Amino acid sequence: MTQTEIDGATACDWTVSGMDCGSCATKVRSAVGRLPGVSDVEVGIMTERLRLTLDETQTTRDKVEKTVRSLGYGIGPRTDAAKKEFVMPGDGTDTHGDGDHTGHDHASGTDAIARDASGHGGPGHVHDDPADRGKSWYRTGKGQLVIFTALLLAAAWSVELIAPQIGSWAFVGASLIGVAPVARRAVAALRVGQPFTIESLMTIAAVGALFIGAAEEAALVVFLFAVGEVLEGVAAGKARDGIRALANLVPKTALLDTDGVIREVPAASLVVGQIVFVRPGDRIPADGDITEGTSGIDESPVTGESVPVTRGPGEGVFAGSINTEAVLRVTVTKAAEDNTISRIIRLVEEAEEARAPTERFIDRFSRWYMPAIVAIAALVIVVPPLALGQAWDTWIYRGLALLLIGCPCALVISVPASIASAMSTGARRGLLMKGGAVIEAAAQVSHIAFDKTGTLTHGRPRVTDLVTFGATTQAELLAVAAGVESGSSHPLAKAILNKAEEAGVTPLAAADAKALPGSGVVASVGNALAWVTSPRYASENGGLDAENLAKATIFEEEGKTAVAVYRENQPFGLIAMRDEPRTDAADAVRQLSAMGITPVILTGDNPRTAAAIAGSLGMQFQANMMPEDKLAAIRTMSEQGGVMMIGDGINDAPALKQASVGVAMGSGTDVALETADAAILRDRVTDIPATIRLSRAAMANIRQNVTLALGLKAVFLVTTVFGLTGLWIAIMADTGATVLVTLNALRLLRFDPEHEA
Ligand SMILES: Nc1ncnc2c1ncn2[C@@H]1O[C@H](COP(=O)(O)OP(=O)(O)OP(=O)(O)O)[C@@H](O)[C@H]1O
Ligand SMILES: [Zn+2]
Repeated sequence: MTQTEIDGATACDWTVSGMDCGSCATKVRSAVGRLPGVSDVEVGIMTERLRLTLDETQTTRDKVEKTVRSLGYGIGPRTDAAKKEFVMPGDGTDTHGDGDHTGHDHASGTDAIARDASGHGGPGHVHDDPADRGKSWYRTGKGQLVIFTALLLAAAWSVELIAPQIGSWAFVGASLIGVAPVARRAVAALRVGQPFTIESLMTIAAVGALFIGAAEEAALVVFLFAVGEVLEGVAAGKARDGIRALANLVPKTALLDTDGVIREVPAASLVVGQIVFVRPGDRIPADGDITEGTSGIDESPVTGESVPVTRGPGEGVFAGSINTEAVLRVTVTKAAEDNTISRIIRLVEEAEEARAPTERFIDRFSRWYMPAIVAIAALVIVVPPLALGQAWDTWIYRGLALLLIGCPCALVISVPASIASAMSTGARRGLLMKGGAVIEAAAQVSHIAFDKTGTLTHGRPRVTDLVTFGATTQAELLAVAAGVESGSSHPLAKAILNKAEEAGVTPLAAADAKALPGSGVVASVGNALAWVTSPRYASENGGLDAENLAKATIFEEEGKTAVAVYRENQPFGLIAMRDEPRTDAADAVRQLSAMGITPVILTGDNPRTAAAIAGSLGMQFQANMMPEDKLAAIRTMSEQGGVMMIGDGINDAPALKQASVGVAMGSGTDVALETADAAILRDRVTDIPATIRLSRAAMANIRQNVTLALGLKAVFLVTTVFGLTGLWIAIMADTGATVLVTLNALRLLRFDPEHEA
């Protein structure tokens, strides 16, 4: 496992296999959590992950692993997702249809997750372990239990045929042998303080059935339980494929070019500065810059945008993208674990721990559900015979059947399975959400606040007009303005610097540049201060007279942004710039309105420019907003419901934090990923409605699952008490619900968030 020291305690990280239902995670969490010196336990069912902080003076890592194994799960050290090699071949990972990228992007079948070979596979070990992945079901631990119990059952039936007088004893034998591995797990769970597990209920029910002479049914229940476990494992495995598919997008090997000598090396071993050779059709093995060659790059694994973009020397490429046309040489700029795609995978993986409120509620609910069912079962067994003088056998039988529906598995798996599916569907399209909590909040948003520059517009304004005052020439105006702006990263600054370059004007040397947030920049140029600011600020500070302010106003009414350039008592002129709205912005706004969401522009720009742009997009706006005004506006909107804030993630971090969901958008991928709750990696405004559609679909899916799980339990609770259904139906209902719920969650993998409902 990977480890990091934190104040004497160690952060540990394992891969745990065989956790296919929600109560499995609970079992592991509380068993491990009871060990002394263990804290911050996080268990991910979808990611098969166990993380905790360990004080090794109190409990050894070995002890933790033993505890998990005693419960019947496999445990092994965890490796970074990007380096992880899955045994399962890359099924369904090819988002591009042609499926034959000549290259080396297939998962190697040999090195499975490294795990210590000791201590596995004891007789009580029925769950699969990491090595079971990708094996046919009948070769897994669970599969063998199915075969074993089936053989026992068949043997018992044969005995009954041949020698009917000892037939029932054969079933007793079959039940006892079949239930033994399950009982062993029940005892292990009991030892770590968990009396109520599906295994213990199962054991009591099977043994109890023997006592009331229902031996044949007991054997059948043991067999069906084993079948259910296999089915649950298959369903959970399918749900995990979504995440695994992402990891498979990173090639395992790279062609390293050392002074013209090309040799194949593991992609994980690449270091910054090395040059890799990428053939057409190959996936790019690392984030890097092209040093040689120009080719169409399909970046869909990272951004979801599958139309190839042409990239040439000096331009950056992402690991996992496909080189579609020509041979490239790429200089590695990031180590494997820092690659954008690795960070996306990590984000998707860790998201399971940011649990949705609904999920936390279900966890609390399921904690009392099982004991409550046990109590009801006890009452059902005891009360009718004692109070009403009914037959003990009948009511014991019904009570035992009740025990079998006491497992909250289906309920507890429902949320993580839906969330994991939704997250991987999103990730494939460049829609990243950091977990269930974000998905749940996004589904409930009523207002969306858009930053204007860089989100609704391209964020690349161009200078359209230069107005000079008095004796100033255009070149002078540009030289001063460009000088002042040379230290600024504001989009307007870039526009002015670009214009100066185009016009062949050298910016004047400037010093001590200072941003006036929401207003402009000031710097000393020559021996005096010079300003580039909004016309309003300029006119308030003596840099713009009324007549020229009116000129600026005209530009603004045309949807342009004007800035005034001046020195103390010396106005130079006006520069007007235009930032085009993104082509899909109007469509996105329409889609959002149709979904019942109110989109609003919050901008630091002036009301006239804002009105021109808002008007063309058909939305509301609030202008002249200082950064703190944006925060206040979001707070006000929050009073009417959830607010999503869309920004570029660079200069609006506080507003993104204030909103219930902060979404960073656009090519600022690097920053965007870390600063916000969600990120949109393509420059598409329509991905905002898509994100909300996906979130709503995920929450609807969760609601269906919870209803289904609880509904089935309720129905069988009643039919069992009234004696309409018996033991084996009860066990089928339990696993059936888990399988149905997981399969329903899988539908989200095929959900198309871009499609309007
Ligand atoms: N570097 C700068 N150069 C010139 N003017 C600036 C600069 N920075 C800010 N301003 C002026 O202040 C106004 C508000 O700037 P601010 O950065 O708050 O908003 P914005 O980023 O332009 O717009 P939005 O809030 O929609 O992203 C701008 O419209 C401009 O008039
Ligand atoms: Zn389970």
